[in-house]
Amino acid sequence: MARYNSVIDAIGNTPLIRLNRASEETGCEIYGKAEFMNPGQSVKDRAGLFIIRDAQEKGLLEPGGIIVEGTAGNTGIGLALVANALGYKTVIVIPETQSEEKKDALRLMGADLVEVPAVPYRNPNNYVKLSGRLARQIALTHPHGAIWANQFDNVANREGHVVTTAEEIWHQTGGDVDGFICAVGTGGTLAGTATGLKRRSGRIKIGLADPRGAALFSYYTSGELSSSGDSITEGIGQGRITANLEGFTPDFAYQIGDEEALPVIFNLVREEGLCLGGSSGINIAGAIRMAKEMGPGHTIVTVLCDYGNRYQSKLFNPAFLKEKGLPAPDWIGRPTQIDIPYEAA
Ligand SMILES: Cc1ncc(COP(=O)(O)O)c(C=O)c1O
Repeated sequence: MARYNSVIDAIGNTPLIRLNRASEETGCEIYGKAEFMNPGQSVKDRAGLFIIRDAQEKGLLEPGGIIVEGTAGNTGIGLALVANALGYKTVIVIPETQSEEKKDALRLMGADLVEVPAVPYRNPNNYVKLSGRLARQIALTHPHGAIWANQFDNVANREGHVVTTAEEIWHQTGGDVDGFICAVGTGGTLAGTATGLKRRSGRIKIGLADPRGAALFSYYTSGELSSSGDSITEGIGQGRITANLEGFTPDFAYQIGDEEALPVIFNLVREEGLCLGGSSGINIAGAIRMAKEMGPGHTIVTVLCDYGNRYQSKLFNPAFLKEKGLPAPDWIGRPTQIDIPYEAA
């Protein structure tokens, strides 16, 4: 095992894990990049690191300065851990609807949390717009200044995936990779990894796995940004072309519903010991569709964005699933099945 000087050096270089049921079902080799193994337990540690490094290189961050961001949670956790390790502070604006587990992880890191109602991007009080205004206000008064991380339109996010995620996948597969697919929150992971892989080999196909309620599937298939339906997944589902998505076009696009993604998540827990968050379910369901379209014999990589414990109160909570009209697997919350008699000492 490697020896690191700081937790920051432990970001990235995550393993690829073969997804056995998905591979057998399609006759392809489907691998998941285990981003939940990053120190902040998600793919967004990479964005946090590259955004902060970029601000440092541009001379925008003073020691003790504040990093302000609007986030569904994971980017905030990544920013907070990198900021703590480098001597900065974080102020995180998060929609109230995001999981309590992610908010707790942010509190644990000592981030100052601003919880706001979830309203659409066109509303001036949307969490992203609000975080930008807050950053400007704090920058005026705080003795060490403040920056806005601006993950959606800050291309340091995408660039991080060009030089890390794509290169790792290329080397881990020995160049034997035919496809890459994932969902979009900011677009950093998809557009950055696509750019890096296409640079390595123009024959690698790129897929978008879009949850219901997002507008990108319609944009890339009909040219129009329009959406319908919704999803319980967090951190993904975009309604506009962010700066991170500019210049990017997928080869394949799929719209994936929760009823298709959730069984994938539940089966992985029981059959393969992998407990993942909802966006990973959208990604894997997308990889299965792409594998079926490309045909047997191909190697396809997707992203295991974060760990399931981040959504224990939602995705793995039968009452929550029932309220959303989604089926819960019978093993969650059931009483212990084996009655082992034992004698007290
Ligand atoms: C759980 C989860 N999955 C996927 C993503 C999407 O990644 P990206 O912002 O790189 O598109 C995010 C982003 O916040 C996330 O939190």
